[in-house]
Amino acid sequence: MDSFNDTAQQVVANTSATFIDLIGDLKQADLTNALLHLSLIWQNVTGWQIFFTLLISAISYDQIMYQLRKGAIAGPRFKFWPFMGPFLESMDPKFEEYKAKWASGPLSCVSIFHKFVVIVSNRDLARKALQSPRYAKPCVVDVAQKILRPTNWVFLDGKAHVDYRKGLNPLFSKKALEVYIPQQEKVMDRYLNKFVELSKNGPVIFFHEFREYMCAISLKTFCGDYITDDQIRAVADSYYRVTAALELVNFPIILPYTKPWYGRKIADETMQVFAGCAQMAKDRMAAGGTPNCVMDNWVTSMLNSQKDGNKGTFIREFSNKEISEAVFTFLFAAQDASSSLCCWLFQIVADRPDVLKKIREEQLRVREGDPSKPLTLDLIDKMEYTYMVVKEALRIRPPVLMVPYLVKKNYPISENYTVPKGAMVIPTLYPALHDPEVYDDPDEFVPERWVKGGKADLAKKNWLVFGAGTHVCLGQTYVMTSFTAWIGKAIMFTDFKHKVTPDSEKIKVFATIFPKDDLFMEFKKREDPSKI
Ligand code: HEM
Repeated sequence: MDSFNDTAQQVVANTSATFIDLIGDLKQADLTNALLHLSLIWQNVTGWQIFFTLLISAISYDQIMYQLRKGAIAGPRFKFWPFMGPFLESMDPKFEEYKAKWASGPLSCVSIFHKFVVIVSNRDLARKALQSPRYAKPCVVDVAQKILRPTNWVFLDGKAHVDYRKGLNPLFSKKALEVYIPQQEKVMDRYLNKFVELSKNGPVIFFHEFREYMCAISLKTFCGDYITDDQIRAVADSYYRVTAALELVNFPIILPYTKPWYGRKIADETMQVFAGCAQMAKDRMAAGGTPNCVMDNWVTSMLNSQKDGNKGTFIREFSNKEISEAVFTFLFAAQDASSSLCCWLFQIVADRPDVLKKIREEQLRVREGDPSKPLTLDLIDKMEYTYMVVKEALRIRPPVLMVPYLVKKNYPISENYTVPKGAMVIPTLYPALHDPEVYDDPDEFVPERWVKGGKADLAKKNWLVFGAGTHVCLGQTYVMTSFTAWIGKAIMFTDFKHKVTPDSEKIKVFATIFPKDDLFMEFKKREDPSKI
């Protein structure tokens, strides 16, 4: 510190000499005194004083910027924890705290580590935020790029994203789903048997079982028979590490044996499996095989595109690596949200014998009394009541509560407020789906509210379960179709019961939402599925 002060004194003396030359003798004495005075002050400044001055300036800057960005919208008056803001709360989010935040105003804010976040809880503004690609793009936590690989299509923005998406949409169209149903039905049968066996001694926790089932059915749909049962089991066992790695804040580099390290390792291994499957799909489709999974459909479109001289919709050649990355994003997007829906759907239906009975009646009716009739798209389309049950489960317990977007340029979201560039804007989905103006008794489970032409059905703007705009969920039709089939089959072939605990109706937030007690269930095989 002493040599630092000597140097500073020297600089002040030199500067003083230069000034004196410039302004002449008249003010020479005054200036010399002032500069010497300053140099004395500087001489007595300690390292700690400099540190605290800088710290207080930074805290003040952070507080002032928070006030300026906040403007008149709802949010804490000051940042109680300097810089950090409510970071610790965000590490362990509580559903009730989210609800309180949404209720605080149509636009509200928080600031975490100088990151300014605007939460949008009004239906129209939330929809608007989802549909403003000029101003905002989906925001992923930093570590997601490292895990999903930076070249992954999900990180594309604007036209590049729209063009890529056009190529993917047909893979999840209704026509394409028809192709996947036989594969899916095999997985459903296998897991129903497994669930019966697993809970033969009474109710057990089903949170992990349903997650495994969702992983298995997704992988079979995406990769067909190219993926082995052992590979499916390995991915299902370890995939939770990918979710666990996606924390809001992580160390900038991936250190061995940390959560992100395991997350990336599992992602790399899974993508290698997918790349192998992609090659097998290319070989089998080139040899004239019949498509039965997403990869087959993708490869077939590529081959057709080459054959017809690019006259139809042009699908370019995709490498195995590209296919593996894209399929990993399907799994990534599907796994948590679908597991959430699966848990709530089974809990809700098990707790309502009247709903269960109606589903069973419908399942037998559409199969004309023959439970062994294989699933087809036509059959699923006839399951109107079962479909409404799935839709109502999604409304009352929407798996995705909020979708974070990053603001690319100052975004005038309302007449009175502009979200600053660089901030995060987070449209919320839950409030629109519990809007009492559209859904009478919004906290009641009423599948009948979804009859065609009814109030809920007509309020299309409120249906934000799958987002809206250019990034709207790629798998939404797939979700509705496969869950309608799944709950229908489960009800026809098993009697399942939910063990209600004090935490059953409480909501745990883990990427998406789950019953807080992790869901205790038991399944019994029905001896005669042709009976109601
Ligand atoms: C209950 C299940 C699901 C729910 C509630 C759900 C919900 C969502 C939501 C809210 C978004 C963000 C939309 C936006 O930003 O506007 C999204 C995006 C996405 N979802 Fe789903 N999803 C589900 C299942 C699936 C499945 C099974 C797939 C499989 C293909 C899938 C694939 C995707 C993809 C690829 C995106 C990103 C689309 C893009 O950026 O263009 N999702 N989903």
